[in-house]
Amino acid sequence: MKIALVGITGYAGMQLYQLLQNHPNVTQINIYQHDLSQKTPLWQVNNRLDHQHLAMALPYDSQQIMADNDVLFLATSAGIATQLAQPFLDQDFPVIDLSGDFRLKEPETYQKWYHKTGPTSQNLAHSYYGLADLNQNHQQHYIANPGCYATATLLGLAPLVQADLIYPDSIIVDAKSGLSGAGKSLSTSSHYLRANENMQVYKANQHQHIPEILAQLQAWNPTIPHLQFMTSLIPIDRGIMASIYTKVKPGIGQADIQQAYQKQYQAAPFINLLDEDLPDIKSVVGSNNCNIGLAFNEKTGYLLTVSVIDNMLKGAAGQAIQNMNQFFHLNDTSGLPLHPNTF
Ligand SMILES: NC(=O)C1=CN([C@@H]2O[C@H](COP(=O)(O)OP(=O)(O)OC[C@H]3O[C@@H](n4cnc5c(N)ncnc54)[C@H](OP(=O)(O)O)[C@@H]3O)[C@@H](O)[C@H]2O)C=CC1
Ligand SMILES: CC(=O)N[C@@H](CCC(=O)OP(=O)(O)O)C(=O)O
Repeated sequence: MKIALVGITGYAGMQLYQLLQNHPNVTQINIYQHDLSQKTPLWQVNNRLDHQHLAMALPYDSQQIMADNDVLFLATSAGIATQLAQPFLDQDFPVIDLSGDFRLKEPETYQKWYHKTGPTSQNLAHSYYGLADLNQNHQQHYIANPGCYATATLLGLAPLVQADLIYPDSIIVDAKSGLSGAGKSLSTSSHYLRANENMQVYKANQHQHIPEILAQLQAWNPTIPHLQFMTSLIPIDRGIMASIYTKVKPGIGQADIQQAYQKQYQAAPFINLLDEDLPDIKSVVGSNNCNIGLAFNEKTGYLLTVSVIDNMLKGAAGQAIQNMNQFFHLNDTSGLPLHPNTF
């Protein structure tokens, strides 16, 4: 299979490149770079690659991409896929878009949460929300890879929401991310002096993943009215922990909850249910896994679900490869790491 990749100078694009190089079904990776006018050694484009790296980067050209490849990955900043998508949509060429541009169904919602103009509703109608561990068997050629926080949160909530086990208005998510989630551009909050040995709550009630989480929850269970969602930056390279609090409906006990999670994820190769043994971030870093643990307080009726992922893998490049595997009817786990870096 021949792969086109745009965005190798970013964190997610580089992670994708590393995964694709080890994918058993990938025969060629063509890198396209927006600011090149001629073929250029890849190590000159991304200085994280050493000078022995022989691959070349090519100038961006949509027609050439479609002529020479089977699928395109867009690992580009918010707003760029909106500008690049049209020729691929016109020709039904498969695209896996890691940005948030095509995840929402209404242009006004994108404008409100991303503060920029996104795709038209006609174009949005062609995209598919690729939450790979749960949404499958679709026909669309444009796959919107979910956001990192959204992935951890939705995988943690799905069994509760789908089986209607919780009060619909009781969802509170307190999520924390490492710095790679913010991409390569430096900001005041990601400056070493501010981030190191610190924890910062940010985008309170304004995080751009709120609408995509809510849309998916409501697709599963229309009674969910809203959710309370908070994000914090913690001084680690990679990883997300979503601590999800929900109030369980009367008559539902620990065994019912565990059963719902087991039923949901019995055939999901990347989801590990730890039940009452709560997961930590290092248990998934380096893998495409999502580890989920539960703590039910029978006195208060509140359930804590802890969902952890590696934001660069399950939260970005790993899930994107999983979406490619599903689209081309390959094994779900092909080319994807199932074991974390550390134990
Ligand atoms: N990091 C993460 O954990 C996650 C990221 N995402 C999303 O994935 C996307 C990539 O993320 P990340 O790698 O972290 O971001 P980075 O900021 O690290 O990289 C952004 C990439 O977009 C490229 N780019 C910018 N402008 C253009 C343009 N006009 N045409 C083509 N390419 C362009 C940049 O190229 P150059 O620098 O050469 O201009 C760079 O390669 C983002 O939309 C992000 O929100 C999603 C889930 C998780
Ligand atoms: C730590 C950190 O800053 N994380 C980013 C997540 C980036 C992301 O996934 O954004 P998209 O929705 O555009 O894909 C954030 O909170 O905005």
